[in-house]
Formats: sequence, structure tokens, C-alpha cells
Amino acid sequence: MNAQSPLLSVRDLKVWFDIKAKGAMPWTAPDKLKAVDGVDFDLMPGETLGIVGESGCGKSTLARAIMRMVPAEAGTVLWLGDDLLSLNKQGMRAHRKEMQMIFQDPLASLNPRMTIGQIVAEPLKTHYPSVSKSEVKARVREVLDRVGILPNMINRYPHEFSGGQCQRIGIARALILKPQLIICDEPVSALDVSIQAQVINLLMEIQEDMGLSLIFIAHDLSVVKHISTRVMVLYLGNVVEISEAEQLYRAPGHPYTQALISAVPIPDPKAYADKEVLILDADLPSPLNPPSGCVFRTRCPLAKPVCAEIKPPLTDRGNGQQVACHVI
Ligand SMILES: Nc1ncnc2c1ncn2[C@@H]1O[C@H](COP(=O)(O)OP(=O)(O)OP(=O)(O)O)[C@@H](O)[C@H]1O
Repeated sequence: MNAQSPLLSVRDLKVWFDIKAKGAMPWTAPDKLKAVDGVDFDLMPGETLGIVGESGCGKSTLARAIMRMVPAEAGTVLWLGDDLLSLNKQGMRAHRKEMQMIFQDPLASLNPRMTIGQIVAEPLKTHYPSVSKSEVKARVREVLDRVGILPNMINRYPHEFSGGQCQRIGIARALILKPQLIICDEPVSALDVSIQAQVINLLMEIQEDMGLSLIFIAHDLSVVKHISTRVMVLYLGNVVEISEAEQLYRAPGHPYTQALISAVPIPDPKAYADKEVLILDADLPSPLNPPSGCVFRTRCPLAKPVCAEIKPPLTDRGNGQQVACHVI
């Protein structure tokens, strides 16, 4: 067990969006779309937490709520002891430089009218306006070099780079403020498989060199396996499992994690004959009207009556595994 204090502690975080039904009268109250509905987790210094789950389960919304890019309905986000959700703009600004984010579409996240030198320098200039021009230039060259972009490219524009290079530039922009946490929201989903591995290896090297913590969001379980210390599985805005990565892949606890793991392709085609693939038959319910009790129960092959009545709490099962399930 790690005796250090967490860098980040998220407790009962809820992000609900107001949605007006089509054709609803102006005076009718909006429905609540529960994108994130009571998420708890800790992130330790130097740890990489993978977050996985189907499209629409709330991964990006969770990341954006931590960064205060969307407002939370309830909960706390303790960052080095301060609750980010109760800070004013100025208080939040002081912490923003400690936590950075990189996004899925590398080209779209870079301003097309700025050179890559200007893009990478911008956060440094914004947070430290008194830093000299020569110091900014030196830092920009240093971080570009660190991510494998030649410093003589500094005056080029984003469209002159490939997707993988644009993601490296995004990483350099995140690194220039020497953050303690980088939240990576599907950073490799838009890249070719061969380039994905290069970007993941780069993130792992940087993480180790700088002692950074990473939150790494992906659809693909095989992507997070390589990079994560622990993996958190989300389903309809709820955490169903948080486990040490090795444990999660070897012996997934929650029936939903078991289904996700069973669907991961394996390199040896002969092994497919013995591989049992669990198919989730019913459709993903709407977060506008989530099932009562356990949100997974409508697709769960093991569901019992209690699952419709009581939401199962996330409980420690030993071996670094926490699972929210009445049955397992
Ligand atoms: N600004 C918004 N207004 C209304 N609903 C939203 C908003 N942002 C997200 N949602 C809804 O919240 C739910 C969670 O979305 P989110 O993008 O966080 O999921 P995700 O797991 O990141 O999905 P993906 O893997 O496709 O990116 C979805 O039902 C989505 O439609």
C-alpha cells in the first residue's frame, strides 16, 4: 500500500446536464442527463490511472469536470488539499498550471494561425508574463526536443505536421508549465496503430522522467493496459471497478469489466478457439433515464432482484481491486 497522500481525491462527483425534450413547452422543467453520477477515486503521485468504458459513459465529462471546464452538480475534487470546485477564478488559475490536458484530435486542438513555437510558448507567457523572451525560447526548444520535434521546425504551422507530430506538439504545450498531472483524453484514438505506440511510449518516458501523474482515457482496453498503473471502469457515469492494471486484465471483477476484457482481440488466432466472448445483448440505457439500483443490471447476465433495489457500493476485494457488484 502506498503511504503517500493522494495528489487528487474525487468524491461523489456528479455532472448533470439539463436537457429539454424535443417539443417541450418553455415552462416545463428540463430532464437531467446524468453524465457523471457519484464518482469516487484517488490518484497517487506518479501514478497512471487508465479510464475506460463505452462511448457516452462519461469519461470526457469526468475529465472536464476535474479541470472545471464543465460545472459539477455536486461533489469534491481535492487537489493537494484544496477543493477545486469551491475555488474562485483566481484560486483555480493558480492550480491550472499544475494540471494540463491533451485531447483526441491533435490538429484541431492547435491554433492553425499560430506557429508551433507560439503555440507551445503560450501557456508559459500567460502564466508567467515576466519571463524573458530568451528564456521562453529556450524552454520551447527544450520541450520540443523532449517530445522529438526538431527545434528548427519552430516557425512552422500545425497543418505542416502529421497527426502523431501534432500530438507531440500538444504534449510539449502541456509540459512547458512543468505540471504534476496531465489528463490525456483519448490522445491516440485518432492516430494510426504504429503511431499510437510511439505516442504512448513517449508519454510513459516523460511520466517516468518527470514523476508526473497521468489520467489516460481510452475506449480501447488494450491501449490502457500498457500504460496504466490502475484502471477505472466507467458505466453510465458510475465507477463499476477500479483495479491494479495487471489484476484487472488477469481476473476482472465486475461482470461489465469481464465483458470488456473478453472482447479485447488477442494476438494469437489459435487462442480464439478457446476464448469465451461475453456479448452484452441489450442496448446501453440512456443516461436520461438510468436503471434503478445497479446501472448495469439491465445488461448483466448475473443480475438478481437486489440489483434493481440498491446501488452497490464500490468495495475493496483485496489484491488492489475495488468492485461495485452485489453478486460477484
Ligand atoms: N455539453 C453537454 N450537454 C449535454 N449532454 C452532454 C454534454 N457533454 C456530454 N453530454 C452527454 O453526457 C454523456 C457522457 O458524455 P462523454 O462525452 O463524457 O462520454 P465519453 O465516455 O467521453 O464518450 P466518448 O468515448 O464517445 O468520448 C453522453 O450521454 C453525452 O451525450
